[in-house]
Amino acid sequence: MTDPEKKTLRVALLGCGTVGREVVRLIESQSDDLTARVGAELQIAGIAVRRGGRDRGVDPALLTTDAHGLAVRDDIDLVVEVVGGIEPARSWLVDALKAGKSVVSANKALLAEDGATLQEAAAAGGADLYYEAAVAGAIPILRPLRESLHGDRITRITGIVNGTTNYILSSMDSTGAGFNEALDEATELGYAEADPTADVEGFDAAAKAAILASLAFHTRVTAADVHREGITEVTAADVASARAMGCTVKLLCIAERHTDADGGESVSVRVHPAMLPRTHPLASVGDAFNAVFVEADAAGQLMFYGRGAGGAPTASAVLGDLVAVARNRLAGARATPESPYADLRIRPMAEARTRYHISLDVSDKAGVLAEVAAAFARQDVSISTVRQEGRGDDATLVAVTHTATDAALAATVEALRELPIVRNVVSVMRVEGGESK
Ligand SMILES: NC(=O)c1ccc[n+]([C@@H]2O[C@H](COP(=O)([O-])OP(=O)(O)OC[C@H]3O[C@@H](n4cnc5c(N)ncnc54)[C@H](O)[C@@H]3O)[C@@H](O)[C@H]2O)c1
Ligand SMILES: N[C@@H](CCO)C(=O)O
Ligand code: NA
Repeated sequence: MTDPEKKTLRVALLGCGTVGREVVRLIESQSDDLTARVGAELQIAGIAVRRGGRDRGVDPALLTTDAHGLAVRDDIDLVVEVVGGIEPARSWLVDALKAGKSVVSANKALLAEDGATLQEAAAAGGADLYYEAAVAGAIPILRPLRESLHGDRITRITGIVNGTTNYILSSMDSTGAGFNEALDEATELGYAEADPTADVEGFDAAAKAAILASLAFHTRVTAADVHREGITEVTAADVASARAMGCTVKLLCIAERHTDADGGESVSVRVHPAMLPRTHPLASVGDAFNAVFVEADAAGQLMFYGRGAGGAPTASAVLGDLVAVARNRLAGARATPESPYADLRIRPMAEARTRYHISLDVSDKAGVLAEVAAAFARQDVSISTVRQEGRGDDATLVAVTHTATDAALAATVEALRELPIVRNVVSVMRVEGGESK
């Protein structure tokens, strides 16, 4: 147990990359203010790195390649993990928490895959586990969900939670660039990772969606429960088509609470590109910015906006958590643990209700429209608007549906592909934010 008279709290920093370096800089440059705010000095007692020998601008005497040994060391009070990945980070943090050290982590992959194991270890050790940096970087969103909105009933969260993909889609929208061109641009500007797979395939956003849904709905959602589609198939034609109907394309994470036919409740969580009306508050979130739109029964609509990526913004969230766990430690207190008491069923994507935008290359002949409309009707999918672009061999038919189950919409698209008068299904994209479900 921490000595209540102790006026120094010793911090183990695991990882000294983009975020870790900024954590060190902020702790050192704001040392006096942090001491005043916490009521004790926050002292970095050790920094775990993968390989020694490189100049990281930190005191070399603090460096160690034994992250586990540092995390469980007797003199350590608080552990900050900014390495990432599932293992070995999970083992380090479980052992640190069980040993009573409070943990601050930015590791969304780990929290989304196996947050339950970390929570159990925190309970066993009587320690805190905070991870504001894991979702939407600098934007305070987890603490508002965990604390400020705890008296309300959240019904839906819609977010742009990946900076890299938002940069790519914003660039495709404003310059008409193709996906690969925009990705090259994002890489050049240092937004995309050397391997951007987790970003462009939606894994990063899906992990964040699972964390948001778990906190918002007091239930357990893991990354595997999230329906995920990335943005690699989004074409310049999709973006132009969205523009023509007053929309923009965004990679959205959508977590919703539903009432089932038997009166029970369930949640659906999905990440996919979608067309969003330009009048929607999330449509104006450009560049590499993030935003999270929360809808709650009593509060109504709330929007959280800011920088979701980058060393300094992410370190800001880490420091906020560090101050919180340090204060708890001094007070001999522990934050109220998360409780997944609601234990809600996860709705499969097939049951989700969405709208589709479908663009078809068709033969421009009498009766085409009737055949296409019949294919929608057979699946009980109602068309909201339909327009034809071009004539003769170049005719494109663009249909936007009303809300229907994803299964019915997918079956409609399959049926359209089979129609001899449909030469090609050019683009299929969900449309969000316009019509109540
Ligand atoms: N960079 C961002 O914008 C951002 C935003 C939010 C959350 N995060 C999360 O923060 C964490 C760190 O991200 P980053 O961008 O700083 O990554 P990074 O790759 O720049 O840094 C990670 C560091 O961990 C080190 N490391 C790897 N294995 C190690 C080991 N066994 N022992 C000690 N050190 C080891 C690496 O050498 C590297 O320096 C990740 O979980 C990431 O998802 C990053
Ligand atoms: N690669 C992530 C970093 C922040 O989690 C992004 O682009 O949003
Ligand atoms: Na955050």
